[in-house]
Amino acid sequence: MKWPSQQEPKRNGNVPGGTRPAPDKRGGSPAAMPPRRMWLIFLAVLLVNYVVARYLSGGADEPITVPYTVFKEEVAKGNVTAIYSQGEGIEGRFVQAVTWPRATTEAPAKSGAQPAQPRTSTTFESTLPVFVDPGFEQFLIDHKVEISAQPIQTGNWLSTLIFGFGPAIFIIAFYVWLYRRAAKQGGMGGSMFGLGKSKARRYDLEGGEKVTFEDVAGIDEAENELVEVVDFLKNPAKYTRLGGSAPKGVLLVGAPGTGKTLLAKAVAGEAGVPFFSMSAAEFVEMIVGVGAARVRDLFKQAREQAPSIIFIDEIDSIGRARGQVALGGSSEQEQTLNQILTEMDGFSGREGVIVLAATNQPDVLDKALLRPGRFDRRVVVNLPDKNGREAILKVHTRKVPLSADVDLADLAATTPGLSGADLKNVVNEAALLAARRDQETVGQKDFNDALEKIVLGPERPLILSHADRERIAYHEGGHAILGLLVPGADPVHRVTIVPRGQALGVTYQRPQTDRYNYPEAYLLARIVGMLGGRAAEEVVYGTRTTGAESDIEQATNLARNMVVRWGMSDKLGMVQLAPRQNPYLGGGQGSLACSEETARLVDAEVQHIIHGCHDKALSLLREHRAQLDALVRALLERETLDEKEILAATGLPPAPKLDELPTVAASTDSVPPL
Ligand SMILES: Nc1ncnc2c1ncn2[C@@H]1O[C@H](COP(=O)(O)OP(=O)(O)OP(=O)(O)O)[C@@H](O)[C@H]1O
Ligand SMILES: [Zn+2]
Repeated sequence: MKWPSQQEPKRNGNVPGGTRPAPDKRGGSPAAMPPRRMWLIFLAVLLVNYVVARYLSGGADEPITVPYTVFKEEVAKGNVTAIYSQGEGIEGRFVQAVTWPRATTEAPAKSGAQPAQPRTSTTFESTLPVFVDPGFEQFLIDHKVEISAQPIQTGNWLSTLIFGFGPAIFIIAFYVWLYRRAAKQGGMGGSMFGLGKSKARRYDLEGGEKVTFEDVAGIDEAENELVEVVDFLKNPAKYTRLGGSAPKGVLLVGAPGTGKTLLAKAVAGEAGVPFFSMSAAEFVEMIVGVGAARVRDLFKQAREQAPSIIFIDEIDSIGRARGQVALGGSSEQEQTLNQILTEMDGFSGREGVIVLAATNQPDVLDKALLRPGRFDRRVVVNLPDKNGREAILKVHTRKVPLSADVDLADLAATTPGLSGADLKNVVNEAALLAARRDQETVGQKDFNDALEKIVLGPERPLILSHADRERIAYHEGGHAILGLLVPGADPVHRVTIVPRGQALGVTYQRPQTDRYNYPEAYLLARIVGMLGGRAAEEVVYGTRTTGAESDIEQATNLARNMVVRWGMSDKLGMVQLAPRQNPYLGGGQGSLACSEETARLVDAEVQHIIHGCHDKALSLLREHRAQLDALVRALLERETLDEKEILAATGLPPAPKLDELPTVAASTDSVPPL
């Protein structure tokens, strides 16, 4: 049971990253032979091969083995044309086929041996006796037996061919056929022969809509940086005229879903050049060397069609600093990376091939990638601010019929932290909801519900007892009242006790403006609000439940960050005690070393902050018990209240803003965002 209250709609793992590049369409042509039929053909050919070989060899050509005496008899009859002898062995050819052993009972003289099956052949083998047979040579000459210098060919050339080379020829033919078949299908995806192919996608050939800068909104700085790249591709002469060379590589850095791929596509669309796109992870397969081959192929294709753009998504997956990768994949990954470096060095810079790459972990990239002449330009794609979000919503609602009540600016204000891909998803979800509700247009309520669904998950039809609902209402009421009372708190936007996803109730607060620098007083106000749910339960019931788990987690994180990252503890001062977080993904990398004593002090300071905020929450709620009760009554009646309804139910004014309070000293140094 969790009540993750005070949720600001923020990115979470559930938000799908928007559209992904379409799968390679060339892979499965309908003409492809079903694999079962292929194997049947394979078996049939093998069978034919076997039968033919059997037939040819079953004939008279397999030599028979005859005793020396029989051999001499046949010579005497003039039935031997030629012999070849090496050591004690003789082989030779009869004029007329001989059957041995003879059908008449003349079985092998030396008894005891199994009587062999009589066979007929024009060729034979025999063994010379160890004693010297004087006159043997003369005897052969007299009977016109040719003494051959070369082995007598047993069997004919065709059977030799089939026996000796047949299987090999057959296997080669089969592979050639497979290869041709794969080649005909073009994609080679999955075929063992396609391994070294790049599998790059060509958006411009896939009939997908052409993307232009019109489709990109809210990330103007990044867009402006890329305008020059487009111009270069259109008029290379303008830049190379004075001996300068073009940018070779541009690295797009930003959080997931901020539109890096979209920007790259827009550059290609605007310049009207071929666009080869590939995710770095696709380069690397199990087999070492494949990645490098794919890189080579990709660059070759791009060069052949220059001017063109190569886009490598998630380059961090191969561009990780060499020697830093987990055991196993490293050498393949290194080779692939080296190949990319080699290819980029190979450009003269006048070929008109520009490599765009995207990552959200620029800090792990191999320094060699960032050297001049490679990805020497870095374009940061930030999460959109409020105006940016509004612009992105406008782009994605271009084809959506909106009701008159829709306020995209308001929606943009409620969605800090959402990326372009998230916003696209909200619009899509709202359109689906409206369609399900049989509306002709999409209304503001559809947008709000879509947002809630995306951030928290679908509504959960839980049957709750009255007592449970009341407790949840007090918990949420506690968060909401404190949001109204604590100076500097974000305005309370919406409160609901409708269970959703993991949450049994939610209080939404939203900042008035996007914040990039957070004053200490604001952070404390947030912690007080987070602890308000549990505090209300304590004030009203005097008991505790598990429902505050997520509140506690968030409050602890925030308090800890105040101490270890932002130097807001007087005892510890401005000492960095935690590593910087990845600004695009969040989360630190390992921990800084500090003494055990300091670690203990950190814990004490975190507890000090939490205890102080908890006490404040308790005292404010005791003081405003009447307003809390009024809010809970309204919540139990209507389940969801918006900002106006909350103010009406409690009779409280919105919380004063921080900068309206002369007592709060908010540091406003301009420092990078949190
Ligand atoms: N700034 C934006 N303007 C308009 N649409 C956007 C914007 N950012 C994202 N989108 C929408 O979201 C979709 C997904 O974004 P995109 O794939 O470009 O993000 P990304 O930054 O490449 O993400 P990732 O890092 O996950 O690969 C885009 O196709 C587009 O429809
Ligand atoms: Zn809560």
